[in-house]
Amino acid sequence: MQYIYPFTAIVGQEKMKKALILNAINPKIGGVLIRGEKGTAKSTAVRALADLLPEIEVVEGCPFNCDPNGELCDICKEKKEKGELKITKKKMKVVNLPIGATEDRVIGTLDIEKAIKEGIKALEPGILAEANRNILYIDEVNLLDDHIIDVLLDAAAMGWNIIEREGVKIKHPSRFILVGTMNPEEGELRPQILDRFGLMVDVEGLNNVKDRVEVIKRVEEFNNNPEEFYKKFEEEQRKLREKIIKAREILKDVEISDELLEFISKVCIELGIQTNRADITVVRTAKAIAAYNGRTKVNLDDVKEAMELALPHRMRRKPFEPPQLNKEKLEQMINEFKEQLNNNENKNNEKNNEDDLKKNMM
Ligand SMILES: Nc1ncnc2c1ncn2[C@@H]1O[C@H](COP(=O)(O)OP(=O)(O)OP(=O)(O)O)[C@@H](O)[C@H]1O
Repeated sequence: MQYIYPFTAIVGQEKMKKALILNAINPKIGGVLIRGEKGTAKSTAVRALADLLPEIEVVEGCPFNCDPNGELCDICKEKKEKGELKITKKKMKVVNLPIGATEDRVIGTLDIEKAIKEGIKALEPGILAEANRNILYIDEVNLLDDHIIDVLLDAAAMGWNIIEREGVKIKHPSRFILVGTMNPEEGELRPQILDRFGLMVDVEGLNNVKDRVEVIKRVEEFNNNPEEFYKKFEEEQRKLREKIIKAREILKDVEISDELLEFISKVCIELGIQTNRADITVVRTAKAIAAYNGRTKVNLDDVKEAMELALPHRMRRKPFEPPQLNKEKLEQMINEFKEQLNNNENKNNEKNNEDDLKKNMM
């Protein structure tokens, strides 16, 4: 058995861990872009997340990991009609996208001559097939060919990939948790691409001696005896896994008030954010945060946390400036909103008191 460094053994880096967990609760948040220095546990956290998450049910033998209870590829659809669909379970995995990947490697290919003779054996699934219902990890996404990024992000947005050659088409679901990493010193991403990542976090190296020493000790302990180390964190891992499963279950019941929706849109407008993806992602993220905390009602703190993850990379900025959230402005708007809520509550209380008084006088 191969042991993966446990997610709960990662020291600090709370924001990165939270962003990953929220995407695991709702992959429709649209992934996370992790900006930061080398050696700050980015890839460790992603591998650890895949290992932490529960196994997924897949159609046996399906190259696209189709969900037997969800959307099916053309091949599985046929199998289902014939009653030949078998179910098995698989661990989630991290699929790496190499920097030099070609379009064919990403989308997949069909050998037409072979297709005529041998049918489906002619299919060469691409990275999007492998990534379906897994985690797609793009290290140094800012160095990736623009065209490949577009192809990837389009598939991610539609949730489908089409492999097409000379009129022969195979369509398969392509839903994954997208994680991109980049070192800003090696160049920024275009705003259009930044906007397609649901969340963004900046990771910095740990600046505290105690934390750094803890990292050394843990990594050494893990390397010397992974099995023992794993056992030590087993209980914490189990608790976190169950918290995520519970959050996934209640996510569909999570509600957000119209007042909070208006507040989100107002903040986006006030911060000069044009893209509607900002508002949508804030809402999805805030709902996932509420679900993670076991609640079915979004509150203002959830919204604030969601904004800190979903807005910085969508702020308008000058060329070569790093993406940053105007925190003072956000804080000021939150305070104004709280005041407005208090006023509304006072007015409601006054009205209720007046109504009670009238009733008593009748
Ligand atoms: N906060 C942390 N907690 C535990 N281990 C850490 C932490 N930060 C770094 N490490 C350890 O440091 C090493 C490097 O981490 P990792 O490979 O995840 O870095 P990275 O951010 O993905 O960098 P790169 O881009 O170079 O791959 C690993 O052994 C990892 O376990």
